[in-house]
Amino acid sequence: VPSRGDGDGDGLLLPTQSRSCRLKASYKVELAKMLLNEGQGHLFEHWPEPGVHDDKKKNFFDQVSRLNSSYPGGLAAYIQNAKKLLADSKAGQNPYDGFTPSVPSGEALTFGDENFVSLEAAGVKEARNAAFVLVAGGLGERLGYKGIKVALPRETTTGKCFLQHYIESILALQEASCKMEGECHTKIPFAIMTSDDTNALTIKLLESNSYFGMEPSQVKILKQEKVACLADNDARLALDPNDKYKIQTKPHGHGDVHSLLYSSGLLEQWKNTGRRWVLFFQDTNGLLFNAIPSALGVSATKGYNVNSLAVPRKAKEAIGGITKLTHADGRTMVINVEYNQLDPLLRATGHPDGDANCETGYSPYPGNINQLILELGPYSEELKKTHGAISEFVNPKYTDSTKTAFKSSTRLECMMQDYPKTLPPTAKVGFTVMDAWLAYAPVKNNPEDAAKVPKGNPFHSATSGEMAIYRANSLILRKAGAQISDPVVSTFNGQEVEVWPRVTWSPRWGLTFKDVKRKVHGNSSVSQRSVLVINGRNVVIDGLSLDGALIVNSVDEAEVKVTGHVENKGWTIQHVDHRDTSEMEESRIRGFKFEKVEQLEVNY
Ligand SMILES: O=c1ccn([C@@H]2O[C@H](COP(=O)(O)OP(=O)(O)O[C@H]3O[C@H](CO)[C@H](O)[C@H](O)[C@H]3O)[C@@H](O)[C@H]2O)c(=O)[nH]1
Repeated sequence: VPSRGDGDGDGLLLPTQSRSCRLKASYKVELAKMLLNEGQGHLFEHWPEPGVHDDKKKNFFDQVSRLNSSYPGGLAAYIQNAKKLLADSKAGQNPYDGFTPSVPSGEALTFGDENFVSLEAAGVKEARNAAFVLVAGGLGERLGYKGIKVALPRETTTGKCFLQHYIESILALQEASCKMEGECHTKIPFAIMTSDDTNALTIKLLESNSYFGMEPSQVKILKQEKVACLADNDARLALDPNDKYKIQTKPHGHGDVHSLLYSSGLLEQWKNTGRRWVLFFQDTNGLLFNAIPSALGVSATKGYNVNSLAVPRKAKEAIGGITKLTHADGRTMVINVEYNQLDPLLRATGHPDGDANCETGYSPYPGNINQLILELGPYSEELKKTHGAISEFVNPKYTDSTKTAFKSSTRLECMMQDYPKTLPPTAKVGFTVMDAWLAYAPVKNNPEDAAKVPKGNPFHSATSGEMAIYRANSLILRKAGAQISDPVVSTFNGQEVEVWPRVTWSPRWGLTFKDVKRKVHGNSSVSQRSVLVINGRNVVIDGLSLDGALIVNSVDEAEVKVTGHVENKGWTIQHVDHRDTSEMEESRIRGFKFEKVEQLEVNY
């Protein structure tokens, strides 16, 4: 048995016949020794003598080997980090001990003003030097949707899923950015972090849709591994309750993206091909690309090494608060304080109301939407030092106040927005705040939880996520001069939302506000019950009066002017109860579907 390990390994698992078997066996012995050194003898206690369950023992070591190689520093480092963090947690150590929070200042942008338009232009110019990274390894437990979240429709007027919209947006940026240069053949790289929970379905979605128009070689999939679960304060690894030869594992969090970008060699590759920026984003924010050009413009013009995108935050909203932390020793950093930690931090530092709104009706701390823009040069230098390891935390649920036992196994976790925590004070870390109507509408909560959100706070549901797209597009058209009717208020799945005209367009039509303004002339109007889909590049809306449903499809070569009065019965909105299992899950989670009664569809 390994506890008697003499370095040979013969008889440990399988009769070793060949040299490669011998090498494998000695590697297993090394792993076993490491586990024993780290106090993990219990993992072997129930092992029967050699010859019994050998296959299972082999699988056990295969798993240990995977856990060992996928964590910066290996499994021993994981166990040591866990021991320390568990001891801190037991001692009630506050990770922000010694730090005083205050409200940081960042770049506040106003949609459509001169500054915004010029930042968008600067951002589009830079886009050809960018690489995009989507973190999409999360299970989406709060939403409870059976599929992967990026396959959900971003809105159900066109039915295009999030992933399609993201890819089309990146391609539109690529095209627009290259055009500014005259001729260029840059392909913007796109990496997607998946996990065992999302990997196969993500690849299937891409392959069965021809990568939504992107070249397959532009897309890189990086699969994150789960980490070992911890059974107690001594960081003894937990065995799977259904298989005593398997260590129980759980997700480590989106912070894994940094070590994967490092270990895959992608960062170096990007650097060597002249990339300057890495833009990180999450699985379901249908408004995100409204904010990308200007935010990238901020990074480029301010020379930020790190730029986080933020929106005004409602107190208790489940998004972290961007906070300036000043240590008693004078150190300062601007960092996300996660939503579950902001309230205790504020209470512990002389703010008896904790996480509360101020006179503006919002928390004074801007809300982090986890869209990060990192300057590649300094980022890759930093990762050479850290190998992408990110500051971790542990969140055990103890059985009682003695904090000696856990209700269920726990694990270390990490978040991608904690990257700046290890940066030197000289690093240029900033953030950019924009209106939430323009930049942030995630789909995270199931209908029941969304309906319980405190009044006035955003629902973050499939209902609000879709309605936010129509509102943003309507407001953008208004700002461009079109007359867009006011919304009506309606309740779906217990959530009261504004229903604006269902206006959508493809990214190549309106990538920036300047594009939209160029294509929409002031004398146009859209009534509240209308549906307007613009699916093509060179479509100008001039003198249109729409009261019904109008769909315009055009190829790139077509120059289309949409004008005149269009009136038809249009599409009606049908309520769908989320408990009604006869309906599609995509409709149930949003609480409505469209009935396409009558429409005008034109193709050029
Ligand atoms: O192991 C994981 C866990 C999550 N994710 C991905 O990470 C993203 C974020 O996951 P969640 O939506 O579950 O994140 P939270 O709502 O807990 O919070 C995060 O997103 C918020 C904004 O949406 C705030 O910015 C907050 O501070 C930040 O931690 C998703 O795209 C998810 O797919 C992974 O790739 N791997």
